[in-house]
Amino acid sequence: MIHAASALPPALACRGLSHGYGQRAVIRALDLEVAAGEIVCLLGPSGCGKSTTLRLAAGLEDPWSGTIALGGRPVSGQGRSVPPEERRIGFLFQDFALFPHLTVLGNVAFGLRALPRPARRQRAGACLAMVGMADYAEAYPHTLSGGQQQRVALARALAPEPLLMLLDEPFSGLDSRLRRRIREETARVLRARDVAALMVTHDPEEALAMADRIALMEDGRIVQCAAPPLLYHQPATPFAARFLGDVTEITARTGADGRIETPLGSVPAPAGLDAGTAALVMVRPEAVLLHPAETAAAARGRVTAHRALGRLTELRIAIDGMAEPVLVHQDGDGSWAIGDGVALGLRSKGVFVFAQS
Ligand SMILES: Nc1ncnc2c1ncn2[C@@H]1O[C@H](COP(=O)(O)OP(=O)(O)OP(=O)(O)O)[C@@H](O)[C@H]1O
Repeated sequence: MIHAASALPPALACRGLSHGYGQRAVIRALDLEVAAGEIVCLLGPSGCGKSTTLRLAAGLEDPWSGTIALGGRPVSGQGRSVPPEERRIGFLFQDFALFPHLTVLGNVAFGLRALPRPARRQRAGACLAMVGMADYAEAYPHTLSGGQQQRVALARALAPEPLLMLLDEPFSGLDSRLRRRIREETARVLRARDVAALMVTHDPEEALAMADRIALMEDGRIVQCAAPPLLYHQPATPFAARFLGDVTEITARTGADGRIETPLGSVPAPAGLDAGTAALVMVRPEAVLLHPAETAAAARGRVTAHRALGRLTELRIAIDGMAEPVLVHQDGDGSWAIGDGVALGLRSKGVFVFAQS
């Protein structure tokens, strides 16, 4: 649940953050906000500065410049440097390392030393129940599976009731099926507890599945911050379009009629792309319509590759005038075989046009 903007200050507000290592800047004038109760995924390629942003929010590093506030309380910048243990943040990292010499209950109770013993056990027990691990309270970590250990780590991080959870690639050590289940459970628990979270991932599918908003990072900056469907369907830059999913790329020029002719058909040029301007047209695989070869359509091609993706079939279609085959996703097992002739058209949704840089 995301609280009304006016009700509570943001769980995290970073303003104009810059940071680096040695002389090298890796975070550049970064603005980022996580509302109370919101799950934001920090998504981007390796080395773009995601973990550094998390470390700054955690107080493990002091920024070169800029400010950080947690729940409306300034914690970094302007001479402040509140240490990590006083920030009311919870951590969940890939190498979540439970304490091997403590029981599951002992692990969860560890961060609750300020509470009297009975209250500590009660809160720890309630947190274990929340992640479905109440029956394992007296077990030791080495007897648990990876997924169970991850659940205990989540309970341990949530027990002290943090204002903000910081998660750094927390599921990357799990196999794909388990990973999906634990990810859904984690999102459910965070939402049920109304805990805000900032989660680092380089996996677009993970961010699309978990986030209320995705902050897409490139080279130390947030290039777009939006709800998952918006980021996928209205990327602000070619980088964002490529990072969120497959695209076929076509370069062409805007015509005098304000349209761009491509081998797949004509698309309207957006404002600012005047006649003669070089354009980059990017087409998502699901934006291509396939028809029987004899249909009157904008383009004709031939199927060169065919791959079952479970719910979808991925096809590559060679078209005259295009260097690379067009990537197409069809629902179901597809009615096309390699070598088939097809007619093609474009939907408007899933086609993005940018000025060619
Ligand atoms: N302690 C450090 N000392 C020097 N350089 C560092 C240090 N930590 C990170 N870097 C560099 O800063 C840049 C950003 O690193 P960061 O770990 O924040 O990126 P990331 O987006 O989380 O990448 P990844 O997904 O690979 O972890 C990288 O080029 C990295 O090599």
